[in-house]
Amino acid sequence: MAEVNGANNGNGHHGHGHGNGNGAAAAGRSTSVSRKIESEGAVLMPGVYDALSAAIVQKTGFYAGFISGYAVSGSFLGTPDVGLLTPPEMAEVARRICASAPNTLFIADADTGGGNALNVKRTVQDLMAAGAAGCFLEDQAWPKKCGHMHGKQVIPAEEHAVKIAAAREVVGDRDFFIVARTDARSVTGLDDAIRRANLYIDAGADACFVEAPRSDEELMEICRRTKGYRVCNMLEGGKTPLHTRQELMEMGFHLIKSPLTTVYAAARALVDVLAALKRAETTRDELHRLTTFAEFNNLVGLDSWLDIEARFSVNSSVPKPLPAPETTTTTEMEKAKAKAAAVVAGNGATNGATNGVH
Ligand SMILES: C[C@@](O)(CC(=O)O)C(=O)O
Ligand SMILES: [Mg+2]
Repeated sequence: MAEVNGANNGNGHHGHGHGNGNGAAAAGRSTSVSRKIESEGAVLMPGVYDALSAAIVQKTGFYAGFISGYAVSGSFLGTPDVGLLTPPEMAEVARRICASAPNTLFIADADTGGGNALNVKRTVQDLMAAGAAGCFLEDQAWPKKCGHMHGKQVIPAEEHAVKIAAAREVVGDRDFFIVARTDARSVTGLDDAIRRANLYIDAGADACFVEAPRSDEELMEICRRTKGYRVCNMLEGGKTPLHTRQELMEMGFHLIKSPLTTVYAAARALVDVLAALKRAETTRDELHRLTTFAEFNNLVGLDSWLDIEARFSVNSSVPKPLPAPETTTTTEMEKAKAKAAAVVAGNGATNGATNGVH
């Protein structure tokens, strides 16, 4: 990526987190997130939306994730990201996510904070209590919309700066990372968005996030002209060109989120496999699309629960742990098909309805 080089003022590399060195408000504040940025150069955060997606993100080896308002609105309410999800609902989901993947840092999408400084105070307190490592607060007018949709409005910059200052006061010296997001790019233009981002850093944010830039030139301009840590949003189907973590780090970004990857992947899988089930009225030819029984049990930590059961059971006949996880293989699919065929032919007592994973 030739275009991505040379735009970061030499600060987008390991150990130089604060871009052009002007992040006075954020400078020196050490949090779990900032320490991760300093050690890694740039932190990649897949989106999560429930306890299961969080557990899978952690098991895949990510050390950070983003609790996406868009994805939670879709999964928890079945609604689009247009301001229907409330802050207490988000805090409840965040609590389950943080409990399900305790070794992962999660930054939660707090949308607008739910109102003015008072609402911001409650929202931030709730997210800290839920176990989140930080939150995003954006300057849209309520009801907000996904940053890549049409028809957004922003509140006056000074009003949002006050909300950021309120969040900073609530956090105090606790380990919680504040990202100030501006949606002004599509409303009042890139110059105003950059001015706002810097104002919010001065008000106490640790990082700024100019939402929905439209080209590599805009991404590089944001890195040249903003202070504090910088966030970039890699939203599939959105306005911003997609890049790797390394490319964005070289531009000067520090937190890279991929907020919708998990929910879009899950929705794609469900749409496809349910269409197949509807068509064929069985999944026996579709097992390659599914986790196995054992693989899923592993994802939700069955062994550790069985271990507790074994250690604390008063009953000596505790069940044995299941075998190690397998992925669905052709052989396994063939076994399932053969078993089904035997049943149809009436010559195979299947001894239960398993898929051959035991
Ligand atoms: C990142 C986002 O806020 C979507 C967006 O507005 O860009 C989310 O909720 O995932
Ligand atoms: Mg959002």
